[in-house]
Amino acid sequence: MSRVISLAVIPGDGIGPEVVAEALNVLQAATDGGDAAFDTTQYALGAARYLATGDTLTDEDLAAVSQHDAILLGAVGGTPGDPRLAGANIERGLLLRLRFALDHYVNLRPSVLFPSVPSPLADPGDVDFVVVREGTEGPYVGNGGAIRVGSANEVANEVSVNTAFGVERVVRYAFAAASARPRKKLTLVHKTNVLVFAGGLWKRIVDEVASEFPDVTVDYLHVDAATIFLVTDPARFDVIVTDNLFGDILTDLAAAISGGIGLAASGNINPDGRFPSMFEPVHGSAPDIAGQGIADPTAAILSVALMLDHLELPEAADRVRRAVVADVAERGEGHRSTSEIGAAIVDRIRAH
Ligand SMILES: NC(=O)C1=CN([C@@H]2O[C@H](COP(=O)(O)OP(=O)(O)OC[C@H]3O[C@@H](n4cnc5c(N)ncnc54)[C@H](O)[C@@H]3O)[C@@H](O)[C@H]2O)C=CC1
Ligand SMILES: CC(C)CC(=O)C(=O)O
Ligand SMILES: [Mg+2]
Repeated sequence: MSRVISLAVIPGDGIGPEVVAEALNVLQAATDGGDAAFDTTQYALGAARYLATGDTLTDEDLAAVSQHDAILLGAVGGTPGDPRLAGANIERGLLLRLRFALDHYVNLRPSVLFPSVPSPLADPGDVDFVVVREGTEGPYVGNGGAIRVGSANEVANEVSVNTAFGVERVVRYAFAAASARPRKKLTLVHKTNVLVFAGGLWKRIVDEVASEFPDVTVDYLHVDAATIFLVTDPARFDVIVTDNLFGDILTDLAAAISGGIGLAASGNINPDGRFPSMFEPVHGSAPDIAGQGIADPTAAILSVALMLDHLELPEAADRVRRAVVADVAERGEGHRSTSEIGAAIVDRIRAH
């Protein structure tokens, strides 16, 4: 009897539903006739839902989504600056609430420059690294406030929260990931020269955990220098571990050097397995191209591969990755639609 996996699907806003539709077709093709069947439930959450009902993520929504084995998300958020969304804060109230409530403390973002994929770098070398971004702490926790709002004397702060517990568990995960990779190298990225309290904690914990992983070479870069090396020498990276904000920024840059934001996948992982992990492209809802059928669904499709890895379905994950690698290798100058790319990847999977 086949294993039934219950999947919550949150297509979201903008290009989210467009890319998720293709990702689900690919999931179906990759798992057809296999040991696992996916039972999907769609949740209409996001900016569009907020505008229609005033709700972002209710306690009932959260309880329902939490019941599933995994979550696939497209992207949420409206056009930046849309006054109708001013009070909503969809990103914090929905996306970050899910990540925090489901304890997604590892935000896993691989960057691989697949063969024949153009990079803006003249000589990128062998780009194959993974960013392990902390997902539940840092400046994204909402520990801030403002006084005298709107006046010339306004003061606003947004405090980064870093706990020994939170840093240690993500650092330990990153070391284990580095140890399992051929190059066994871990780079801590922070800003210890200025952010001395948070940076000091990260550095100390990396040094402590390093003693348990003598096979892993440890490196450190300030985040500003890391942006230089991501462009001039990305091949120097293997596993990067960093905080929530730095990881957010570095992974858009990492996407840009390794084929573009349309190829960048991610997993919000709860390694303990107490809560469902959530898989999503690195990109947002891209309101500038939404509704035109031109978004690249590959990032969402590769997020399905990460989900299949996480669910211990490595053969299905490989089927997806092999089809994507073959598809991207043959992309020329011409532009295909979202559904043409999705269908081509499905056809490759079914042909094998
Ligand atoms: N995980 C999520 O749900 C995220 C949501 N957002 C939200 O998305 C909205 C738009 O944010 P932006 O800063 O514009 O970032 P974005 O990632 O949505 O778009 C940045 C640029 O990349 C392009 N792009 C993104 N995905 C693409 C794809 N699959 N194929 C081709 N081009 C693609 C867009 O057209 C745009 O020019 C905002 O409301 C933001 O808060 C942003 C990042 C992540
Ligand atoms: C909207 C943000 C909270 C999400 C984001 O940009 C990301 O996780 O990459
Ligand atoms: Mg981001």
